[in-house]
Amino acid sequence: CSLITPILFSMPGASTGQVVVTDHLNFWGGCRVKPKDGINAEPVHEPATGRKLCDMFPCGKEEVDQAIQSAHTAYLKWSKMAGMERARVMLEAARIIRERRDNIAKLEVINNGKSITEARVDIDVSWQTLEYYAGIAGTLAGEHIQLPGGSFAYTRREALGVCVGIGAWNYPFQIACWKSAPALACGNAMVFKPSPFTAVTAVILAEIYKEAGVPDGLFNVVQGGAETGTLLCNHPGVAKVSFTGSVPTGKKIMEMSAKTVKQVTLELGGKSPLIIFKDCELENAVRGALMANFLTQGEVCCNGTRVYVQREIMPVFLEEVVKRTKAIRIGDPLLENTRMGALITRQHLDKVLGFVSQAKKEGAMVLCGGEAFTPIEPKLKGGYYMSPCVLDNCTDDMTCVKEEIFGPVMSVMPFDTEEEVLKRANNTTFGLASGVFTRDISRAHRVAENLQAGTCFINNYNISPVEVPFGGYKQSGFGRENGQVTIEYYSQLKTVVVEMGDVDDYFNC
Ligand SMILES: NC(=O)c1ccc[n+]([C@@H]2O[C@H](COP(=O)([O-])OP(=O)(O)OC[C@H]3O[C@@H](n4cnc5c(N)ncnc54)[C@H](O)[C@@H]3O)[C@@H](O)[C@H]2O)c1
Ligand SMILES: C[N+](C)(C)CCCC=O
Repeated sequence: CSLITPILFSMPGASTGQVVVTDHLNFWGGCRVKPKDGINAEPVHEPATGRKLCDMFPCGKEEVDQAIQSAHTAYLKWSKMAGMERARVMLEAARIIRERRDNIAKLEVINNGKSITEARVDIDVSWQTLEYYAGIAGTLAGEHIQLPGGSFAYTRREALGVCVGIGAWNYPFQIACWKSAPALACGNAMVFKPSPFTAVTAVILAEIYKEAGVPDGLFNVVQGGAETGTLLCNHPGVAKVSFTGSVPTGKKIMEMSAKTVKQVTLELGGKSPLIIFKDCELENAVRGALMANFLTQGEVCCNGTRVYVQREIMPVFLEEVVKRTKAIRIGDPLLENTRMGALITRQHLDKVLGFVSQAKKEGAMVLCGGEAFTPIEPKLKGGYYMSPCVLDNCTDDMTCVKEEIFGPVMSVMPFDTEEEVLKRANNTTFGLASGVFTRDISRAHRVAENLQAGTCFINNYNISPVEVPFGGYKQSGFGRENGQVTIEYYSQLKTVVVEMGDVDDYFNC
């Protein structure tokens, strides 16, 4: 099998509307694998143009079995290597990703629709994730516990086995790295299933791991949607499932995994509050509100889409936020000055626009955007663009304030007191993230303590370096990605008890 995909070599000059992917997108046993039947093709589109980018062939039972078998074989080798040996291979993979960063970012843009400037950051975060967990791999250790009479016990931190990663479409390559890096650092193997909408870049990560020197089968990619995901979650050869996606799918993953008591990490959706107090530094708060709502066309799980603004500063906040939202450059995501690209699919665009219509019906006022957008350039006319939207006059009971929209729609609401806004902010079944802007340091930490969410950003939003744990409270999930703590979610502790004396003659005294 060929190591480096031809796509990577043909990419440098590529522009929107040009790339066609014909390579096989499955990968196991150290090779790209041709789909078994070549039937049931599902088209994958380029969001920027609406043009078909490639066909995705969902894997069936036989293919999933092969991928898991191949992962198991690799796990037996990889888990016996020293942490430092694993670290060297992972550092080499990080180096290759860094070297090919621009081409991987381009392909991510072509498959996902986000702007190239954002995609480059995603790829940087990806290699940093590998570097970070490579650094931890050599430090994995147990403890020694002294017992009476010279006896002792020790603990060993061991791998789980074959882990499954199931990804969403908003950060395709980065999600594959957030899952595989800690898994591999701990000695596990992984079978990864990307979203069927973004089938293209995970296999590049598989090739890079191979090139860096992992055993064949250590990181595998199976394509498909719900059916393939179900086969993975029900498979008896899988020890753990790490899932990123919606709450309803997360519940199904948990149910399926329960049948064989698989460990589960769930990174699910959100409807996060962003609280802006009147003593904030307004310029930063406005920038923060844009960061909290419009990255990746608003398709970000931890977005702060419920923006609570203290009543006294509401007029000036709205004026600034609307001015800057209107100035966001929408269009060809591969152009350097574009700041908002295309949404993932036509169907998703219609769903997001439907939320805006519903908001209007329920009494919200559209201050800007919320409409389908057609760029002037002819090749972009079939793309899935919309203008970023700010909604005023929102109330806590409106659909746009209660449900995750997963698009560029910010709902703004006034509040009067800290106590009131905390109660309203926490009145949700989600708990992924939250944010607060204030100059009052005591208030900032008090609010952070009282917000029911896995992350609270103080005086910024959507900053998530790999060193910092990321994950949800309540129905936004459990388990964590990133940070040292994630090692706990990809390993298990074995206790070894050692007797240095004689065994008690307890039954024959
Ligand atoms: N917390 C996080 O880190 C995080 C990050 C990104 C996205 N998300 C959430 O993901 C959602 C958007 O992503 P999506 O539309 O891809 O979500 P989704 O739940 O529809 O799909 C996610 C993945 O699950 C697979 N899948 C679907 N049904 C399945 C089943 N029955 N069994 C196994 N796998 C199945 C899909 O093919 C896809 O790969 C949003 O709710 C967003 O908030 C969360
Ligand atoms: C990198 N962000 C912006 C924090 C997003 C993390 C993944 C959520 O969708």
